[in-house]
Amino acid sequence: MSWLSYRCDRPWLRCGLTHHIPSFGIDVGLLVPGYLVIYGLFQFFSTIHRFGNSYFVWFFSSEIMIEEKEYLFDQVLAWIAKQPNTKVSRSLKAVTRYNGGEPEEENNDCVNENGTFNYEKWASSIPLSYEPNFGTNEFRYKDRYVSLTRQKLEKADRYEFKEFLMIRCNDRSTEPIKDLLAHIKNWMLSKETNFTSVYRPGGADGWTRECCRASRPIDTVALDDAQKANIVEDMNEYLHPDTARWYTARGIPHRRGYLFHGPPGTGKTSLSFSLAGNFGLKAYVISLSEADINKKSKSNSAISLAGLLYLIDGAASTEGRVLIMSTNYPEMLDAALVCPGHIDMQIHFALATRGQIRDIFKRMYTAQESDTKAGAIRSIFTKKLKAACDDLDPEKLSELAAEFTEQMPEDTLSPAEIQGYLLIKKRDPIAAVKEAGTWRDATIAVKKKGKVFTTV
Ligand SMILES: Nc1ncnc2c1ncn2[C@@H]1O[C@H](COP(=O)(O)OP(=O)(O)OP(=O)(O)O)[C@@H](O)[C@H]1O
Repeated sequence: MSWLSYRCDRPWLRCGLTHHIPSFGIDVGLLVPGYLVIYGLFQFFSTIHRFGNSYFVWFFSSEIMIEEKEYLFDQVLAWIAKQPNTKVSRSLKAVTRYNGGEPEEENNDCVNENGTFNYEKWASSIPLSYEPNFGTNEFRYKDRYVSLTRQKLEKADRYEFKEFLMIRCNDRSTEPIKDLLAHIKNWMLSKETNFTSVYRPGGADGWTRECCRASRPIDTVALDDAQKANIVEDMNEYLHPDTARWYTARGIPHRRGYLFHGPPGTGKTSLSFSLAGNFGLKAYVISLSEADINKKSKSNSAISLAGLLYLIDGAASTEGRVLIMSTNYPEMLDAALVCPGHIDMQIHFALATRGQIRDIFKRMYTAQESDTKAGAIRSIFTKKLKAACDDLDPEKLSELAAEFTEQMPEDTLSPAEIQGYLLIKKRDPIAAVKEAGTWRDATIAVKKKGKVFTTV
């Protein structure tokens, strides 16, 4: 071992002593150039590796990108969350949104001895799903390695969490990835519950996803049969790809607009969301009052009436979209909004007819398939509700429905009011019929006075 000696003459440490540092037989003069050579070689090889790798990826692999705003984004993550590979990945994100939001097994702990339900305890037993976190995850699909990179868009700011997915496979063709995406779409279609994504104005690209709600089956909205069939058929024909071609060939903008008008609680919103779910469309919701408020507040995300008109009709408006305007006061709508070209079909939602009242009554007391599935809340509460339905054979149910309907005046109460009353009597259809007259008189009297509340 050799020693390197030097005299300490640093101004803040003037000790005047000679210090000895072991140099291990290395010529100290070579240390710095040696380090520089090693560092240079390292940089050289890592650059070659990087270029080689990206050349390999470019030459031998293909990729498909999916932005967060696409339907597929959630579907791919939902599918990945169910794959066994995801469970062993070391960087995951825990989510609860893909399991229908219910505990998988009975959980009687969420009800105390007095029968009081504790939501927090119930919600804590909802199982978590895991989806890939940011970064790259690999999995096998049809004997092929596929990598999925989840990344944040560079332009997104702190509050806008915009992401994209990049799916890659070692094949010069994108066919294997397309096949995987088709598989994911089929998997999604085979799932029982369909969800409708709901967007509101805001965010960097104009819209922010507000929520994902379970689609309401169209037959649960009580409406005149002919009226309902009319709109469903019209929309079905409009959305067909042949219709899009027909419009394009004739230079007609491929857009369709409906105006739903009528008193509050008659099913306008329910039918709109139900149609969106039925046809697999996303719902982009703007309320006029929201547009007005924004106009006054002059915020960056402001949607003035002019902005709204531009959105539904301007150069940037989407082809193939369905516009539904819903209002209690059609006469107050700006003429520019309801002109032909924006509105192709008007539908009046009236107060409840006898047919609607009967349908609402029957649906309330008909056992549904979902009532009998395993699930904590169902096992505890639905038993009582189910008992109410089980006691009613179809004949008895029809009898009670007719008796109830007879007591209700036509075109006086809204379907929402009828539903509200029956919800209170959901465990006792017989009492619902017996007390219907009293409730009807009280409700009509309150409505005449222009009040909102009634005591049941
Ligand atoms: N025709 C109907 N069939 C079944 N349920 C209905 C119907 N109309 C209203 N309801 C029920 O009443 C409630 C309110 O309905 P909805 O929000 O669709 O009414 P709306 O006409 O959009 O009211 P508003 O004009 O106040 O927005 C919902 O819970 C819905 O289930």
